[in-house]
Amino acid sequence: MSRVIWMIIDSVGIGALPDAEAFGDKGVNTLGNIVKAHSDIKIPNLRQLGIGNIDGADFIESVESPIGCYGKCSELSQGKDTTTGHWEMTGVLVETPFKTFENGFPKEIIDEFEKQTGRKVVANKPASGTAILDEFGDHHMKTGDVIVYTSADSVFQIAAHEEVVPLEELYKMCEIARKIMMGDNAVARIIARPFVGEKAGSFERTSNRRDYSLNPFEATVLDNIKESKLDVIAVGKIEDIFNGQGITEAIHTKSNMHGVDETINYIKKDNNGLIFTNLVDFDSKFGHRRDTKGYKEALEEFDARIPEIIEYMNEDDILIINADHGNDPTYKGTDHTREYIPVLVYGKDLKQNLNLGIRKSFADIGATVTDILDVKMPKHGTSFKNDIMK
Ligand SMILES: O=P(O)(O)O[C@H]1O[C@H](CO)[C@@H](O)[C@H]1O
Ligand SMILES: [Mn+2]
Ligand SMILES: [Mn+2]
Repeated sequence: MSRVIWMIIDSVGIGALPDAEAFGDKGVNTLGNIVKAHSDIKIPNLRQLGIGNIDGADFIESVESPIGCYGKCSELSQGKDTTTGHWEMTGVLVETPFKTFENGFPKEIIDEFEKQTGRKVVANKPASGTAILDEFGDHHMKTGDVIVYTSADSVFQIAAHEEVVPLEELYKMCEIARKIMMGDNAVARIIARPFVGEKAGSFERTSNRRDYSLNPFEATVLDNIKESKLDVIAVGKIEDIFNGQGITEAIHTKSNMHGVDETINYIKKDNNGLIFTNLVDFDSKFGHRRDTKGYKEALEEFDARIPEIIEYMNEDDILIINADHGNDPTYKGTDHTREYIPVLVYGKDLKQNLNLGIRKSFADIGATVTDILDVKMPKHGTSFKNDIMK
Protein backbone atom coordinates (compact mmCIF):
# COMPACT_ATOMS: atom_id res chain seq x y z
CA MET A 1 0.00 0.00 0.00
CA SER A 2 1.18 3.52 -0.78
CA ARG A 3 2.51 5.66 2.02
CA VAL A 4 2.65 9.42 1.75
CA ILE A 5 5.75 11.29 2.87
CA TRP A 6 4.60 14.88 3.20
CA MET A 7 7.34 17.42 3.89
CA ILE A 8 6.63 21.07 4.64
CA ILE A 9 9.43 23.47 3.79
CA ASP A 10 8.20 26.14 6.18
CA SER A 11 7.83 29.60 4.60
CA VAL A 12 9.28 28.80 1.15
CA GLY A 13 6.70 30.84 -0.80
CA ILE A 14 6.95 31.29 -4.54
CA GLY A 15 5.44 34.73 -5.26
CA ALA A 16 2.79 37.19 -4.08
CA LEU A 17 -0.83 36.08 -4.12
CA PRO A 18 -3.23 38.42 -5.96
CA ASP A 19 -4.51 39.68 -2.57
CA ALA A 20 -1.03 40.13 -1.04
CA GLU A 21 -1.33 43.92 -0.82
CA ALA A 22 -4.29 43.58 1.54
CA PHE A 23 -1.84 41.77 3.85
CA GLY A 24 0.74 44.56 3.57
CA ASP A 25 2.86 42.56 1.15
CA LYS A 26 3.78 44.13 -2.16
CA GLY A 27 5.99 42.32 -4.68
CA VAL A 28 7.00 39.62 -2.21
CA ASN A 29 8.56 36.39 -3.43
CA THR A 30 10.51 34.32 -0.92
CA LEU A 31 12.21 31.90 -3.29
CA GLY A 32 12.41 34.37 -6.16
CA ASN A 33 14.11 37.07 -4.13
CA ILE A 34 16.56 34.62 -2.54
CA VAL A 35 17.55 33.40 -6.01
CA LYS A 36 17.91 37.01 -7.16
CA ALA A 37 20.15 37.84 -4.19
CA HIS A 38 22.24 34.68 -4.63
CA SER A 39 22.30 33.66 -8.28
CA ASP A 40 24.89 30.98 -7.45
CA ILE A 41 22.27 29.00 -5.48
CA LYS A 42 22.47 25.26 -6.18
CA ILE A 43 19.21 23.39 -5.83
CA PRO A 44 19.58 20.74 -8.58
CA ASN A 45 17.29 18.18 -6.94
CA LEU A 46 14.39 20.59 -6.41
CA ARG A 47 14.89 21.63 -10.01
CA GLN A 48 14.79 17.98 -11.14
CA LEU A 49 11.47 17.66 -9.31
CA GLY A 50 10.24 20.64 -11.34
CA ILE A 51 10.44 23.68 -9.08
CA GLY A 52 11.71 25.85 -11.95
CA ASN A 53 8.93 24.59 -14.23
CA ILE A 54 6.14 25.95 -12.00
CA ASP A 55 4.04 28.67 -13.67
CA GLY A 56 5.70 32.03 -13.03
CA ALA A 57 8.86 30.54 -11.47
CA ASP A 58 11.05 31.72 -14.32
CA PHE A 59 13.57 33.05 -11.79
CA ILE A 60 14.79 29.46 -11.42
CA GLU A 61 16.22 27.69 -14.41
CA SER A 62 13.75 25.01 -15.49
CA VAL A 63 14.79 21.51 -16.58
CA GLU A 64 13.59 19.85 -19.73
CA SER A 65 12.06 16.73 -18.23
CA PRO A 66 11.44 17.04 -14.51
CA ILE A 67 10.89 13.74 -12.71
CA GLY A 68 8.10 15.16 -10.58
CA CYS A 69 4.66 16.74 -10.84
CA TYR A 70 4.79 20.46 -10.01
CA GLY A 71 2.45 23.36 -9.39
CA LYS A 72 1.54 26.12 -6.98
CA CYS A 73 -1.46 26.74 -4.70
CA SER A 74 -3.36 29.84 -3.60
CA GLU A 75 -4.51 30.26 -0.02
CA LEU A 76 -8.26 30.72 0.51
CA SER A 77 -7.95 31.29 4.26
CA GLN A 78 -7.58 34.78 5.67
CA GLY A 79 -4.09 34.56 7.09
CA LYS A 80 -0.43 33.96 6.41
CA ASP A 81 0.64 32.05 9.48
CA THR A 82 1.73 28.48 10.07
CA THR A 83 -1.47 27.31 11.72
CA THR A 84 -3.69 28.72 8.97
CA GLY A 85 -1.45 27.27 6.25
CA HIS A 86 -1.26 23.79 7.76
CA TRP A 87 -4.93 23.65 8.62
CA GLU A 88 -5.90 24.68 5.09
CA MET A 89 -3.63 22.06 3.52
CA THR A 90 -5.38 19.46 5.69
CA GLY A 91 -8.85 20.61 4.69
CA VAL A 92 -9.88 23.25 7.25
CA LEU A 93 -10.33 26.85 6.07
CA VAL A 94 -9.75 29.74 8.47
CA GLU A 95 -12.29 32.25 7.22
CA THR A 96 -12.15 34.66 10.16
CA PRO A 97 -8.52 35.59 10.82
CA PHE A 98 -7.09 34.61 14.19
CA LYS A 99 -6.99 37.51 16.62
CA THR A 100 -3.79 39.56 16.71
CA PHE A 101 -2.61 42.13 19.26
CA GLU A 102 -0.81 44.97 17.47
CA ASN A 103 -0.51 46.99 20.70
CA GLY A 104 0.33 44.14 23.04
CA PHE A 105 -2.11 42.32 25.30
CA PRO A 106 -4.77 44.15 27.33
CA LYS A 107 -4.09 44.84 30.99
CA GLU A 108 -6.75 42.37 32.23
CA ILE A 109 -4.99 39.53 30.43
CA ILE A 110 -1.55 40.42 31.72
CA ASP A 111 -2.90 40.92 35.27
CA GLU A 112 -4.56 37.50 35.20
CA PHE A 113 -1.42 35.88 33.78
CA GLU A 114 0.76 37.48 36.48
CA LYS A 115 -1.67 36.45 39.19
CA GLN A 116 -1.82 32.82 38.11
CA THR A 117 1.88 32.38 37.32
CA GLY A 118 3.33 34.45 40.17
CA ARG A 119 5.74 36.17 37.75
CA LYS A 120 5.76 39.73 36.45
CA VAL A 121 5.65 40.47 32.73
CA VAL A 122 7.91 42.80 30.72
CA ALA A 123 7.85 43.90 27.05
CA ASN A 124 4.22 43.07 26.07
CA LYS A 125 4.49 44.31 22.49
CA PRO A 126 5.01 42.98 18.96
CA ALA A 127 8.69 42.24 18.35
CA SER A 128 11.27 40.06 16.68
CA GLY A 129 12.07 37.20 19.04
CA THR A 130 15.83 37.79 18.97
CA ALA A 131 15.68 41.61 19.21
CA ILE A 132 13.41 41.36 22.24
CA LEU A 133 16.05 39.29 24.07
CA ASP A 134 18.63 42.02 23.50
CA GLU A 135 16.17 44.57 24.82
CA PHE A 136 14.80 42.79 27.90
CA GLY A 137 17.08 39.76 28.45
CA ASP A 138 19.31 41.45 31.03
CA HIS A 139 16.31 42.72 32.97
CA HIS A 140 14.85 39.21 32.93
CA MET A 141 18.11 37.74 34.25
CA LYS A 142 18.14 40.21 37.14
CA THR A 143 14.48 40.08 38.12
CA GLY A 144 12.97 36.82 36.84
CA ASP A 145 10.21 38.80 35.12
CA VAL A 146 9.23 36.97 31.95
CA ILE A 147 9.33 38.51 28.47
CA VAL A 148 5.91 38.36 26.84
CA TYR A 149 5.69 39.46 23.20
CA THR A 150 3.64 38.98 20.07
CA SER A 151 4.03 39.64 16.32
CA ALA A 152 1.88 40.13 13.23
CA ASP A 153 0.88 36.49 13.85
CA SER A 154 -1.73 35.43 16.33
CA VAL A 155 0.75 34.44 19.04
CA PHE A 156 1.38 34.96 22.76
CA GLN A 157 5.08 34.21 23.22
CA ILE A 158 6.86 33.80 26.54
CA ALA A 159 10.66 34.08 26.53
CA ALA A 160 12.63 33.01 29.58
CA HIS A 161 16.22 31.94 30.29
CA GLU A 162 16.48 28.21 30.94
CA GLU A 163 18.46 28.80 34.14
CA VAL A 164 16.16 31.52 35.46
CA VAL A 165 12.84 29.82 34.73
CA PRO A 166 13.14 26.02 34.56
CA LEU A 167 11.60 24.57 31.38
CA GLU A 168 8.92 22.80 33.34
CA GLU A 169 7.78 26.10 34.86
CA LEU A 170 7.86 27.82 31.46
CA TYR A 171 5.68 25.08 29.94
CA LYS A 172 3.30 25.35 32.89
CA MET A 173 3.05 29.12 32.29
CA CYS A 174 2.16 28.41 28.66
CA GLU A 175 -0.64 26.11 29.77
CA ILE A 176 -1.94 28.87 32.03
CA ALA A 177 -1.76 31.38 29.16
CA ARG A 178 -3.48 28.89 26.86
CA LYS A 179 -6.46 28.75 29.24
CA ILE A 180 -6.61 32.55 29.59
CA MET A 181 -6.32 33.25 25.85
CA MET A 182 -9.51 31.47 24.77
CA GLY A 183 -12.95 32.72 23.71
CA ASP A 184 -12.82 36.33 22.51
CA ASN A 185 -9.07 36.44 23.11
CA ALA A 186 -8.23 33.12 21.46
CA VAL A 187 -4.80 33.42 19.88
CA ALA A 188 -3.77 30.67 17.46
CA ARG A 189 -0.73 29.77 19.55
CA ILE A 190 0.98 30.25 22.88
CA ILE A 191 4.72 29.72 22.36
CA ALA A 192 7.40 28.87 24.91
CA ARG A 193 10.65 30.59 23.88
CA PRO A 194 13.43 29.36 26.16
CA PHE A 195 16.91 30.77 25.69
CA VAL A 196 20.43 30.49 27.09
CA GLY A 197 23.51 32.74 27.20
CA GLU A 198 25.24 35.28 29.40
CA LYS A 199 24.02 38.72 28.42
CA ALA A 200 22.40 40.91 25.76
CA GLY A 201 24.08 40.28 22.42
CA SER A 202 24.93 36.67 23.19
CA PHE A 203 21.56 35.16 24.10
CA GLU A 204 20.50 32.20 22.00
CA ARG A 205 17.13 30.54 21.73
CA THR A 206 17.06 26.76 22.20
CA SER A 207 15.18 23.96 20.47
CA ASN A 208 13.08 23.50 23.60
CA ARG A 209 10.53 25.83 22.02
CA ARG A 210 6.97 24.49 22.35
CA ASP A 211 3.78 25.68 20.66
CA TYR A 212 0.37 25.34 22.29
CA SER A 213 -2.22 25.55 19.51
CA LEU A 214 -5.96 25.59 19.41
CA ASN A 215 -7.63 22.40 18.29
CA PRO A 216 -8.52 22.53 14.58
CA PHE A 217 -12.12 23.75 14.24
CA GLU A 218 -13.17 20.71 12.21
CA ALA A 219 -11.86 17.25 11.40
CA THR A 220 -8.67 17.43 9.36
CA VAL A 221 -7.23 15.00 6.87
CA LEU A 222 -5.11 13.72 9.76
CA ASP A 223 -8.24 12.76 11.72
CA ASN A 224 -9.63 10.92 8.69
CA ILE A 225 -6.40 8.95 8.23
CA LYS A 226 -6.19 8.07 11.92
CA GLU A 227 -9.84 6.96 11.95
CA SER A 228 -9.03 4.47 9.22
CA LYS A 229 -6.46 2.92 11.57
CA LEU A 230 -3.50 4.12 9.54
CA ASP A 231 -0.41 5.80 11.01
CA VAL A 232 -0.11 9.57 11.19
CA ILE A 233 3.51 10.15 12.13
CA ALA A 234 4.36 13.77 12.97
CA VAL A 235 7.96 14.95 12.66
CA GLY A 236 9.04 18.39 13.96
CA LYS A 237 6.40 20.90 14.97
CA ILE A 238 3.48 19.15 13.24
CA GLU A 239 2.21 17.73 16.54
CA ASP A 240 2.08 21.23 18.04
CA ILE A 241 0.34 22.79 15.03
CA PHE A 242 -2.55 20.33 15.33
CA ASN A 243 -2.44 20.21 19.13
CA GLY A 244 -1.86 16.47 18.78
CA GLN A 245 -5.22 15.96 17.06
CA GLY A 246 -5.25 13.19 14.45
CA ILE A 247 -1.68 12.13 15.21
CA THR A 248 -0.68 8.60 16.22
CA GLU A 249 3.05 9.09 16.85
CA ALA A 250 5.24 12.19 17.09
CA ILE A 251 8.83 13.26 17.39
CA HIS A 252 10.14 16.79 17.91
CA THR A 253 13.31 17.78 16.12
CA LYS A 254 16.19 20.19 16.70
CA SER A 255 16.88 21.37 13.16
CA ASN A 256 16.01 20.88 9.51
CA MET A 257 18.67 18.19 9.13
CA HIS A 258 17.44 16.40 12.23
CA GLY A 259 13.94 16.58 10.72
CA VAL A 260 15.20 14.98 7.50
CA ASP A 261 17.06 12.29 9.51
CA GLU A 262 13.93 11.37 11.45
CA THR A 263 11.82 11.38 8.29
CA ILE A 264 14.24 8.93 6.68
CA ASN A 265 14.19 6.77 9.83
CA TYR A 266 10.43 6.52 9.54
CA ILE A 267 10.59 5.84 5.79
CA LYS A 268 12.88 2.90 6.53
CA LYS A 269 10.47 1.51 9.12
CA ASP A 270 7.42 -0.60 8.53
CA ASN A 271 4.43 1.75 8.82
CA ASN A 272 1.28 2.53 6.88
CA GLY A 273 -0.28 5.86 6.14
CA LEU A 274 1.32 9.28 6.47
CA ILE A 275 4.72 10.59 7.55
CA PHE A 276 4.18 14.35 7.99
CA THR A 277 7.25 16.53 8.54
CA ASN A 278 7.70 20.26 9.10
CA LEU A 279 11.13 21.83 8.54
CA VAL A 280 10.91 25.12 10.39
CA ASP A 281 14.47 26.47 10.20
CA PHE A 282 13.81 28.16 6.84
CA ASP A 283 11.24 30.31 8.62
CA SER A 284 12.48 30.75 12.16
CA LYS A 285 16.24 30.91 11.60
CA PHE A 286 16.35 32.74 8.27
CA GLY A 287 13.04 34.17 7.05
CA HIS A 288 12.15 36.08 10.23
CA ARG A 289 15.80 37.05 10.63
CA ARG A 290 15.82 38.47 7.08
CA ASP A 291 18.96 36.43 6.37
CA THR A 292 19.01 35.67 2.61
CA LYS A 293 22.38 33.93 2.71
CA GLY A 294 21.38 31.64 5.57
CA TYR A 295 18.09 30.91 3.82
CA LYS A 296 19.87 30.09 0.56
CA GLU A 297 22.26 27.73 2.37
CA ALA A 298 19.39 26.03 4.19
CA LEU A 299 17.70 25.41 0.82
CA GLU A 300 20.92 23.93 -0.56
CA GLU A 301 21.34 21.74 2.51
CA PHE A 302 17.79 20.40 2.17
CA ASP A 303 18.16 19.96 -1.58
CA ALA A 304 21.24 17.79 -1.07
CA ARG A 305 19.22 15.33 1.06
CA ILE A 306 16.46 14.75 -1.52
CA PRO A 307 18.20 11.84 -3.33
CA GLU A 308 18.61 10.06 0.00
CA ILE A 309 14.91 10.52 0.84
CA ILE A 310 13.94 9.14 -2.57
CA GLU A 311 16.38 6.25 -2.33
CA TYR A 312 14.72 4.84 0.78
CA MET A 313 11.15 5.22 -0.54
CA ASN A 314 9.26 2.05 -1.46
CA GLU A 315 8.08 1.61 -5.05
CA ASP A 316 4.60 2.90 -4.29
CA ASP A 317 5.49 5.61 -1.72
CA ILE A 318 4.63 9.16 -2.70
CA LEU A 319 6.67 12.22 -1.69
CA ILE A 320 5.00 15.63 -1.47
CA ILE A 321 6.97 18.78 -0.76
CA ASN A 322 5.25 22.14 -0.23
CA ALA A 323 5.34 25.30 1.89
CA ASP A 324 2.76 26.83 4.28
CA HIS A 325 3.17 30.61 3.58
CA GLY A 326 5.97 32.95 2.55
CA ASN A 327 8.62 34.77 4.59
CA ASP A 328 10.54 36.85 2.08
CA PRO A 329 13.90 37.65 3.70
CA THR A 330 14.33 40.70 1.45
CA TYR A 331 11.06 42.31 2.52
CA LYS A 332 10.61 45.02 5.16
CA GLY A 333 9.85 44.00 8.74
CA THR A 334 10.32 40.50 10.13
CA ASP A 335 6.99 38.85 9.40
CA HIS A 336 5.52 36.26 7.06
CA THR A 337 4.45 37.20 3.52
CA ARG A 338 1.24 36.30 1.69
CA GLU A 339 2.34 34.05 -1.16
CA TYR A 340 1.59 31.12 -3.41
CA ILE A 341 3.17 27.93 -2.17
CA PRO A 342 5.06 25.57 -4.47
CA VAL A 343 3.98 21.92 -4.53
CA LEU A 344 6.14 19.08 -5.83
CA VAL A 345 5.02 15.47 -6.01
CA TYR A 346 7.18 12.47 -6.78
CA GLY A 347 6.73 8.71 -6.77
CA LYS A 348 8.48 5.95 -8.65
CA ASP A 349 5.08 4.93 -10.06
CA LEU A 350 3.77 8.43 -10.81
CA LYS A 351 3.70 10.47 -13.99
CA GLN A 352 6.70 12.68 -14.55
CA ASN A 353 6.87 16.20 -15.90
CA LEU A 354 3.23 16.96 -15.16
CA ASN A 355 2.17 20.56 -14.59
CA LEU A 356 -0.47 20.70 -11.86
CA GLY A 357 -1.02 24.38 -12.68
CA ILE A 358 -2.24 26.99 -10.25
CA ARG A 359 -4.50 25.33 -7.68
CA LYS A 360 -7.33 27.21 -5.96
CA SER A 361 -6.43 26.13 -2.43
CA PHE A 362 -3.73 24.51 -0.28
CA ALA A 363 -6.57 22.08 0.55
CA ASP A 364 -6.06 20.35 -2.81
CA ILE A 365 -2.91 18.80 -1.38
CA GLY A 366 -4.65 17.24 1.64
CA ALA A 367 -7.52 16.05 -0.54
CA THR A 368 -4.95 14.29 -2.73
CA VAL A 369 -3.29 12.71 0.31
CA THR A 370 -6.64 11.30 1.53
CA ASP A 371 -7.46 10.08 -1.95
CA ILE A 372 -4.11 8.28 -2.24
CA LEU A 373 -4.58 6.64 1.16
CA ASP A 374 -8.17 5.82 0.28
CA VAL A 375 -9.73 7.29 3.42
CA LYS A 376 -12.66 9.68 3.98
CA MET A 377 -12.29 12.87 1.93
CA PRO A 378 -12.08 16.25 3.68
CA LYS A 379 -14.74 18.92 3.29
CA HIS A 380 -12.48 21.22 1.25
CA GLY A 381 -10.04 20.58 -1.56
CA THR A 382 -9.99 18.92 -4.97
CA SER A 383 -7.83 15.84 -5.30
CA PHE A 384 -5.36 15.66 -8.18
CA LYS A 385 -4.61 11.98 -7.58
CA ASN A 386 -6.08 10.88 -10.92
CA ASP A 387 -3.86 13.37 -12.75
CA ILE A 388 -0.62 12.13 -11.22
CA MET A 389 -1.30 8.39 -11.45
CA LYS A 390 -0.03 6.62 -14.56
O1 LIG B 1 10.61 36.54 15.85
P1 LIG B 1 10.22 35.20 16.32
O2 LIG B 1 10.18 35.07 17.80
O3 LIG B 1 11.05 34.09 15.68
O4 LIG B 1 8.70 35.02 15.91
C1 LIG B 1 8.19 34.36 14.82
O5 LIG B 1 7.78 33.12 15.24
C2 LIG B 1 6.45 33.20 15.69
C3 LIG B 1 5.69 32.02 15.25
O6 LIG B 1 5.73 31.83 13.86
C4 LIG B 1 5.89 34.49 15.15
O7 LIG B 1 5.68 35.42 16.18
C5 LIG B 1 6.94 34.99 14.27
O8 LIG B 1 7.01 36.37 14.20
MN1 LIG C 1 5.26 28.36 8.97
MN1 LIG D 1 7.14 32.01 11.33
